[in-house]
Amino acid sequence: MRHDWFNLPPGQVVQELKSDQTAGLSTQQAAEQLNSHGYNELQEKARESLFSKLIGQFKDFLVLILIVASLVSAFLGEIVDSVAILVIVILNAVLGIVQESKAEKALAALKQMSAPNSKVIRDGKTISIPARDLVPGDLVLVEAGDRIPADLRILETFSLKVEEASLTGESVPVEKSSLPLNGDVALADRTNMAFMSTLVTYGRAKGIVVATAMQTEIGKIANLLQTGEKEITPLQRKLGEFSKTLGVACLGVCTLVFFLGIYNAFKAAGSISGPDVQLMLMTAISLAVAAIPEGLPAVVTIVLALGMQRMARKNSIVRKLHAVETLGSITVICSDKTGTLTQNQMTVTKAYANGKVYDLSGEGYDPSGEIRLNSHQAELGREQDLALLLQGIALCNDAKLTRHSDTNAWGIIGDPTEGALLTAAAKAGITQEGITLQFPRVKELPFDSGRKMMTTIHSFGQDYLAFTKGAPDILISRCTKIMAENQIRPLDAEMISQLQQINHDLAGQALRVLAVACRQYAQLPVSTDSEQLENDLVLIGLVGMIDPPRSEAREAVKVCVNAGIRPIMITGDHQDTAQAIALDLGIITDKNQSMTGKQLDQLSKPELSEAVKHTSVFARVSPENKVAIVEALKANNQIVAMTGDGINDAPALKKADIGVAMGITGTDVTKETADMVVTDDNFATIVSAVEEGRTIFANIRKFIAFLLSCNLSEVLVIFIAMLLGWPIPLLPIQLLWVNLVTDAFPALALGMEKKESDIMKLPPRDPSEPIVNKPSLFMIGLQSLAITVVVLGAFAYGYFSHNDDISTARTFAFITLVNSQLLCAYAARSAHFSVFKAGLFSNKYMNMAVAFSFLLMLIAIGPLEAIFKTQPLSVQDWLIIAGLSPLPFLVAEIGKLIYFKQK
Ligand SMILES: Nc1ncnc2c1ncn2[C@@H]1O[C@H](COP(=O)(O)OP(=O)(O)OP(=O)(O)O)[C@@H](O)[C@H]1O
Ligand SMILES: [Ca+2]
Repeated sequence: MRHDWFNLPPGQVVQELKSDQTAGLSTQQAAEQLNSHGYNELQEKARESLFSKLIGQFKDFLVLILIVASLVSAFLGEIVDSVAILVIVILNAVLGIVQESKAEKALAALKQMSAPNSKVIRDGKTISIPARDLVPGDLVLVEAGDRIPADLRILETFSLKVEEASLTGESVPVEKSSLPLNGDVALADRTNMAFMSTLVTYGRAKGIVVATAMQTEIGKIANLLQTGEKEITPLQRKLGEFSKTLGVACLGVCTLVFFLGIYNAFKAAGSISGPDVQLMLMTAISLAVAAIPEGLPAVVTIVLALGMQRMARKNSIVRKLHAVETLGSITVICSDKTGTLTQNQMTVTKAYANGKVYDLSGEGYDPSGEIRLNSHQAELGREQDLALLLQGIALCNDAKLTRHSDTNAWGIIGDPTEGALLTAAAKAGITQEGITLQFPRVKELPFDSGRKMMTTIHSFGQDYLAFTKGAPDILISRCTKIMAENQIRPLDAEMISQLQQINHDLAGQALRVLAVACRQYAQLPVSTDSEQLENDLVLIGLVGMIDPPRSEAREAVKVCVNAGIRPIMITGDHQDTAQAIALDLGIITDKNQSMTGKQLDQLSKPELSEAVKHTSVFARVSPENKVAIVEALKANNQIVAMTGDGINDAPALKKADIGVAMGITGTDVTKETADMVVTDDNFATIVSAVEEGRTIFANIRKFIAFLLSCNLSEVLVIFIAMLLGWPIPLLPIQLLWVNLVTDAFPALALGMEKKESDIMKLPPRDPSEPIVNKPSLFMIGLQSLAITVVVLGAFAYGYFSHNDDISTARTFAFITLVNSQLLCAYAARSAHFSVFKAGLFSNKYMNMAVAFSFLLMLIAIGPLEAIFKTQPLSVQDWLIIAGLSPLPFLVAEIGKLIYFKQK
């Protein structure tokens, strides 16, 4: 493959790559090329090996305690116990690896879903395909905010600027051209090439793919792409710390129990026997095993991963795992207006030129409407200023009107604002193709949301004619003249205020208003500076378009307010338009709750912090304003979600606690910086993601409380029996089994709980509140005490009713412990309502988990009786147990009732 593409003129490059300058490759050719070149993907570094994953599992402090416990058991000759512990450790490690890799796969699949697409021309049509499907010879269109998807030779450029820091280390963007270069030039100076993974910061261009995947310059240097580091969420970190503390505490208790046991034995017999020491050692060890919630980290990982998959099905793709938890704490959602709160389905309904307001009929992008003046159809021949206005909006336009080949439905490619303008012009018979042939575009200053306008310059006979369109309040100030009766007249103060009044009126009807201006040049200006080119203009007129609110947005705003979340609208649009829509949606109730970017600029930091407390609409904001707003909100201790689509929004998204990128209109760069991508660009989707985030966290909290109350009860049973001087109620192997059986399955099922009915009626979770909060602590204390009491009661009953037979008594304790914990899992299903409210058996995973666990217990006391050292029980014994086991569940339910009633 040659590499001197930059030496060749565009035509020759296209020819050598067997492509076509305008139609690109055919589908057939592309498929063949894909076969021989493979996917356009950089190879990733080999993933962690299975062995190192296994080692990773054994690094855990708690697992180390277990391994020591197994060794000690073996040393004591308790081979069954030693093997049992080892089996549990290995099972746990395998489970951990399986679940982790499942979670990893789920994450990778999600990443794939938000992987970038590229605009290519194939078979003469512009289509969007995944960047990995690009092949040499493909014609690619790139624009500001895109990552260059492969190595390109630039064929046509409109002010393209590319930042190549990832390749050359140079962070100042390079201006590109299509002209061939002479000789062998260094990478950084190949100004007619755009390289994979570099970033378009301005303008747009058409290029042809000359190299893909590992053949690209970045592929050659980087060789292997680092896979992302494993991300640990704040919750997982806290849990890690917590389990260390738990481990230390547990070692302490075990030591205490050991010496207490020895002391008891000594008191009873007056001396200490070997078997006594051995039993105490084994008890201490199994206590350690019992107190450790082994399954916890794995269950947390899998619940987070499953939650992310659920969210992806509802159009929110989480890119950073921490977002799942943070979503539940969100107190403010700052949202764009256009497309997020509104439908982004623009239709021009008003036009203003030469002092007259015209009405446009018709809907959507179908150009079969009419332009009327005072309910008569306007004749372009007579309304020349209107004609110029419509020509201007058709020329100064990068969108395309399209018609679906099967359904005949009209649609657009590109920006809906511009699509609406094309439709409006077409209603007067002005088609983009026709007018562009007549006045070809020779130069342009692309739109950016900072300037809020764009300019194109066209050949106009011997001369050049520039059209500028943009936000009226800004564009009018760049105008010195106005078009009226087909004449250029000076723009006086009275006219300006008249224009502003019209703008205000149209915007007040929730219309998005654009102004259009022109300027004639005798020679093509060389400057690309806005101050020079977009100045001293001749105003032609205004157009107003509707963009109806999304129907689901109103409901979502209500849900937010109930959930203690404040929705804030941040828009580049005019204040009057923004207010009208925000009032309609219920984001504000009074026009005073809004402010413009300009007003914001006047405020000091403390003033702004004060202002954001009651301002919920920010209009005509710049990307810098967005950053300032996030900072001010965070200074007020708010947890902020911020949406964005443009390249300039990236800093604000990074600043926010959760940056949300738009999936449809979002640029590659915003998506890369975002913590979450909303694939349907819909505000309501963000709100449902918050709901999902809250549910996931609530479920994690539930199973942590459940696991802890089980473990605590086991510790208490042993500990209190020791204090009372009783024989040990549960053997190590029994404890191990109880722990294994009751832990993981019901806990996982708790992680699958559906949302509770009040989940969006509570205030956002305080992120500084511990996972085990006060209500959790109360429930853990209550349940574990109740379980302890019934287990000790069952043990005592079994002991005295069966002639002091210790192994029958332990059988009683064992079965009662398992059953009461399984029943408590049902109580844990609802944090503060009675579980009967949601329906006792409404979680089918829980029913399955409990049935399975119960079966495993039957196996332990049946076929495995010899290993578990249990005794067969009579029907009467079983009835006693059946009477005792539900008590902790009832205590927990009554406890919830009392604890949460008084609140
Ligand atoms: N293609 C365009 N050409 C010229 N001017 C435009 C174009 N698109 C938008 N504008 C003007 O620039 C302003 C800001 O646009 P921008 O895209 O930054 O925000 P927006 O889409 O109006 O609102 P939001 O930030 O809520 O999405 C618009 O209100 C409009 O006046
Ligand atoms: Ca926008």
